[in-house]
Amino acid sequence: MAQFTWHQKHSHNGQSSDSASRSSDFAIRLCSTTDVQLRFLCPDDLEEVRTLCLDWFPIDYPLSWYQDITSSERFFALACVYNFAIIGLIVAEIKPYTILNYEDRGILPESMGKNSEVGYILSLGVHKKHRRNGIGSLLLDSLINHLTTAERYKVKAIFLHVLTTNQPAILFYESRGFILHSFLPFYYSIRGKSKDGFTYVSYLNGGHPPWTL
Ligand SMILES: CC(=O)SCCNC(=O)CCNC(=O)[C@H](O)C(C)(C)COP(=O)(O)OP(=O)(O)OC[C@H]1O[C@@H](n2cnc3c(N)ncnc32)[C@H](O)[C@@H]1OP(=O)(O)O
Repeated sequence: MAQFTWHQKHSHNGQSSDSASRSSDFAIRLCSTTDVQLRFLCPDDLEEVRTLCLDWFPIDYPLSWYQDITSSERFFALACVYNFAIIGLIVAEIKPYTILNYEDRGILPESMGKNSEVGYILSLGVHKKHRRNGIGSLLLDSLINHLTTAERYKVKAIFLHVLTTNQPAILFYESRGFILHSFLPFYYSIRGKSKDGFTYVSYLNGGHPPWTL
């Protein structure tokens, strides 16, 4: 696991002291994961996060979504900072299994689901020039560490939705041990067009899929 500096939630002070001297604009691999810091998002990040998400995702999130993820304690919203800029972020939340939408039920066995919670990854993105550098893995590992502490023993799975056409993200999650749970036809509406999705899941804290024949 790479070393990083952990800041208190909503501190906005996450710059690496030595990273400025290592800045370079011409290389793809600008940093190693030891040069970055992780900190939680805060309201001042809103515009920076919005600009990044507009670049990364085909989905147009409303302003209220950005306000929520940069200010609400409900979300685990972690930024990876390098050279004074956010270069990656992950946003997730914990939900009771029983309130999941119909299409997401079946991740857990019925008996296990009743009293369990699940983690849901709303977003994960890394700046284009820093991809394939371990940043996505660093953010995902931080979330998994958060969900596997003793007090979160009820969280039995972590799951997400992804466009079926998003091959880099699918390969990323599969490389991290996520398994395909379901195909969601016409799950997304992107610029007026219906697009298919997949649900991917990974099990934690003794969680497992329903037994099948
Ligand atoms: C719930 C959701 O958020 S779904 C949407 C996911 N996000 C996006 O689509 C935004 C655009 N994409 C991205 O930001 C990035 O490509 C991410 C977040 C998917 C991956 O972030 P990265 O920092 O590049 O991942 P990381 O470097 O940790 O990769 C780990 C492993 O995943 C796999 N992987 C990651 N990207 C790719 C790719 N483009 N092609 C093939 N395998 C890949 C590889 O096995 C890689 O290990 P390796 O580099 O040693 O071969």
